[in-house]
Amino acid sequence: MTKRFDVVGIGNAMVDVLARCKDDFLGEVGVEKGIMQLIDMERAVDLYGRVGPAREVSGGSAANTIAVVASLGGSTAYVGKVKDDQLGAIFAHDLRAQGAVYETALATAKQKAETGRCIVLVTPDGERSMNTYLGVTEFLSPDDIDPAQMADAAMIYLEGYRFDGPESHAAFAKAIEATKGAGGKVSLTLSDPFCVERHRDAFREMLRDHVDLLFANRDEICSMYETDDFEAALAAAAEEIEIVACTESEKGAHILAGGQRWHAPAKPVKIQDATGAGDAFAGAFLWAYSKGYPLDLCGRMGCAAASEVISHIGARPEADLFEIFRSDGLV
Ligand SMILES: Nc1ncnc2c1ncn2[C@@H]1O[C@H](COP(=O)(O)OP(=O)(O)OP(=O)(O)O)[C@@H](O)[C@H]1O
Ligand SMILES: O=C(O)C(=O)C[C@H](O)[C@H](O)CO
Repeated sequence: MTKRFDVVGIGNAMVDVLARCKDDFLGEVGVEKGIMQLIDMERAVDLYGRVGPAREVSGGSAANTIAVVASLGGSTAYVGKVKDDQLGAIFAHDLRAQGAVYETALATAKQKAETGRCIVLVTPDGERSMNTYLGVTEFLSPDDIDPAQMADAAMIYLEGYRFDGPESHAAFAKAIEATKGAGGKVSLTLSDPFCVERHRDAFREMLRDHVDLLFANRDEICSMYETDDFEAALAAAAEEIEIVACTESEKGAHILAGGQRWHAPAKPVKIQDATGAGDAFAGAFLWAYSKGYPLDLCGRMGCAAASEVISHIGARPEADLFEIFRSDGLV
């Protein structure tokens, strides 16, 4: 049966505030390198006051992924909450302008917080250290999930970060039920190793019972299966999930499915800002998968898209990804 949407994503809606800094600065402001830390508004204001010149660019992990699918011509929708404020307007504009359907109700006046933002500190090696003020995106609830939209999705894409919220688990459960009930598939990204630490039990249940396609990076999958042995973690994931797509930074990505395994090499690039590498990988992979490309090509397109995104500041693609795939001989 043909579905209206190739992919519907659900996640934390936010705008990135990206600033370059030296490694020493991370220590001075108490930021741990390479991970995502949750912060409150007071800390967001303080940190913002201490960083150098910054750029605001729409972000949100699943939203970045959906933007990539949409940029490739895929049919997409996104669910994530913003407020009727300046950052909320920027976020909504950029997603819709990219071609995604975005209809989530704005936060109400009672929900006393602002649109989420992520202060991203980018060190000279291109690594990104993220400091997330969730704001109203935390209030995403089952009421925001339209079962008809989920039923019209060939695949839904759930963001692990969104597990940090009181009603998000119920929202995800509602989305999964509607999608699977209509014969659609479920994909999940583990998002961050510390996010896995916080929600390991919930992730475990979801992987075992619902997830058809898993996205993770090396640290996340090792954290998920509580091992330092990457190969053991990959094997454990492949045992319970139909398709596993695991990235490994400059070593590319590993795809495991049906007892087979492929390696997609990373595409060499001068890395400017690693923000959104995994998001772009997932977006291109999901697009290629939805168009029926073999899994090894899905992985290669994922790496090519990630390479484009990390070649500049900001987590959304700036070049025509389809043209890149064409010139790389992938499509
Ligand atoms: N130094 C690099 N050189 C080339 N490609 C890279 C490099 N780092 C990352 N990539 C590309 O990005 C993909 C995802 O990288 P990684 O495993 O670091 O994901 P991630 O940690 O989830 O990213 P992020 O959380 O920043 O979005 C890799 O599979 C690879 O294709
Ligand atoms: O912290 C979150 O929930 C995020 O989604 C952070 C994103 O990875 C960040 O906005 C990247 O664009």
